[in-house]
Amino acid sequence: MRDLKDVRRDINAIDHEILKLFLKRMKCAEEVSDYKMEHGGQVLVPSRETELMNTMLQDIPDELKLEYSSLLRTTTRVSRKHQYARMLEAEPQRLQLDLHPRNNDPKTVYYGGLPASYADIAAKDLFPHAQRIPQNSWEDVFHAVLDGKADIGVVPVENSTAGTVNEVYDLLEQYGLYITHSHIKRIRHCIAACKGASFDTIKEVHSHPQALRQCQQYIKQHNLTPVEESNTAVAAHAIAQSGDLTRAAICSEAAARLYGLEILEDHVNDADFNQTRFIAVSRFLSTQEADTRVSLVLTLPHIVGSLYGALAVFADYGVNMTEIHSRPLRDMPWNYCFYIDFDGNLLRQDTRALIYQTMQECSYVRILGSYSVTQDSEVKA
Ligand SMILES: O=C(O)C(=O)C[C@]1(C(=O)O)C=C[C@@H](O)C=C1
Repeated sequence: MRDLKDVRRDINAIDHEILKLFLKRMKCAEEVSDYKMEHGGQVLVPSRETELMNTMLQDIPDELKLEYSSLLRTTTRVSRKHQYARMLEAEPQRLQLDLHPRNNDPKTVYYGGLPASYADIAAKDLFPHAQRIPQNSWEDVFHAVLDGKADIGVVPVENSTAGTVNEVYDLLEQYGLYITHSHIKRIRHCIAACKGASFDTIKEVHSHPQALRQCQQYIKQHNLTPVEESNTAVAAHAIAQSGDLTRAAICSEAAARLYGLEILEDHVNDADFNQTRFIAVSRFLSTQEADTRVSLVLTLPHIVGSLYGALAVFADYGVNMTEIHSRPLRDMPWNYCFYIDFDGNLLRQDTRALIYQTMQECSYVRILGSYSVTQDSEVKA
């Protein structure tokens, strides 16, 4: 057996050889991209990649076929990356984004629920000068923004305990709106009921399903029956109106106070670290220098490795992906779209090249927005 040092010396020498060949191959990719710019043609040519793979695999022992396939797939993928970046630099019009100036000071902001709902509080944090208008549902918020009645809508997208708010993601796609801001709020639920109620009288606890989920253990321990309402502030308001001592609401402290309920216990969420991320949505895709995050939705062909290939492109750009989740496609059973958030800025060349490559190689891509993420002071603490 050879000494490890000797083997590593050989590995170093081989890697230098591979590096020289890699540089040569990238030069070829540049020539190919110049040719395609002049004569037309897609960067991605699946038939050529298959032909190359089949030819090369003939010369590889069986036990290394999969290893070599991975290497060749990575080589052709970075060759494409190099070509896309070069083409976009030479011809920036290849990626046309309909960018609008950011509205950071909207007149009207619509949100779901009633005053003192968490979305209302988030909307106030984001847009302190705007008139905040409550709506019965998230869909009404999307409708008002699409109609132009509202400049901006504020809705929750994700909770650190209960997870993604799927309905909002579905609405984003359905209404074709864009994210302009993102704001994380610490959520401290309280349990509140009418004057005279106590833990001896209350039997039911009313709230939004997400809030009930965030207090699941507490509700079980206190032997309460959860009852779903459209919103936490709606629950508080309804209980105040009913005067019923057998019912309590899970809501914000502000909602309990606004609707004249007494707080039986504060901070009843199961996890101390309970935060919700809200987004502001608008009819227009906008960007500004300070933006740090981009969101997009994409669909992929139903073939082996397509998700891996799409995600690998993000890694190739050294981009930090901050969120990914899938949703089923309504009209195509067992097919999914993927929602992806990543650190980037639509004005930056690398972000633009990444988006360009993704748009060229996925069946469908829509940019959902460019924005920065703010947090309330309690999240920072
Ligand atoms: O041959 C081409 O058309 C290329 O663009 C080169 C190359 C490669 O790197 O081998 C890259 C992308 C294509 O999908 C196929 C092959």
